[in-house]
Amino acid sequence: MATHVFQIGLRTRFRGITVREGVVFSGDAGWGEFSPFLDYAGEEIVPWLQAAREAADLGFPAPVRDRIPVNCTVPAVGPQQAHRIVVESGCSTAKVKVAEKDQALADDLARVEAVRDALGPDGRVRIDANGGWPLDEAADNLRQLGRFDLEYAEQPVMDTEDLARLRRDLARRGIDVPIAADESIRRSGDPERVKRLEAADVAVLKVQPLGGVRRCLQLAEDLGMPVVVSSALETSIGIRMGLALAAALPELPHACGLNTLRLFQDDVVTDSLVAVDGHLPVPDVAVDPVRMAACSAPTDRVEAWALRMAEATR
Ligand SMILES: O=C(O)CCC(=O)C1=CC=C[C@@H](O)[C@@H]1C(=O)O
Ligand SMILES: [Mg+2]
Repeated sequence: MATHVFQIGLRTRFRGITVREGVVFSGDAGWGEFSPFLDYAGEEIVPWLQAAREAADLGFPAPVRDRIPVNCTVPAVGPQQAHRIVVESGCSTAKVKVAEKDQALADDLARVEAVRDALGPDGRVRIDANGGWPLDEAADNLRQLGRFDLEYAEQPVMDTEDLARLRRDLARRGIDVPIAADESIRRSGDPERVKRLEAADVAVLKVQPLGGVRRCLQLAEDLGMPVVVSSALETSIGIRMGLALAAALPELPHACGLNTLRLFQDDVVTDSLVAVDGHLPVPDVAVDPVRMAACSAPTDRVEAWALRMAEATR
């Protein structure tokens, strides 16, 4: 088994981080990635390692499609940069981060307006608040952002019960913005609560935090709602794990959030999984020894990741 700890800079701050770290390792079936964010620890990182092991040891279930539509991801940047990111991506769906700490709704409105302008009326715009809005502000924020015609709003509030309340409130007030659940599925410990409470219209599934492709396929069936596969901000090895899920799902009605290599300064494979014309293939990935060496983590971080692997082993 080859194991490599990587450290790769991001082009723009995303989710409060500027450097992405993790481990890629090989097994009988191929390569897997274990890269829980540093604010994940203990029990929460166990499924991340199970997902990486599934990829390396078992490989992936049979695909039903070989071309995956993807969105571009727009961090909480200014409107001009947001416009540029969308145009350069070649995607017709964009996901825009909103509700960033230290920013106001006016910043979100300006960013989403720029993205709508870049895509034109036929493009699709979704937003992701990462649970950042208080319940008593969320409906009004969505009413205002809704004028740019939103495909959906991902996790506008953090608590799953609040998400359900907000969804009812939007329906009552005639605000037509569907709700997607992300953190309510990957961090709540009870993904099916989203279904029981009728808290969302769309489920965002991420392979690493949810324990692997097969588990996600089962969860998608249990939830019985449309699924968007999204990345956990991974190298092409982790993105390939997400593509395996997107390729195997019986239905794939929305573009997937798997085009995040654009946010990275480097990668560990020869042909990075960056979308062309808004689509990604489902290819075999070959690690590149030179690129791997160029993004090797320093010794203290290699030791820290050995401890994290041990912590996640069950
Ligand atoms: O869905 C996308 O377009 C890209 C992935 C993405 O937005 C995320 C990846 C990793 C961590 C998260 O903060 C973030 C998300 O909340 O969906
Ligand atoms: Mg999200």
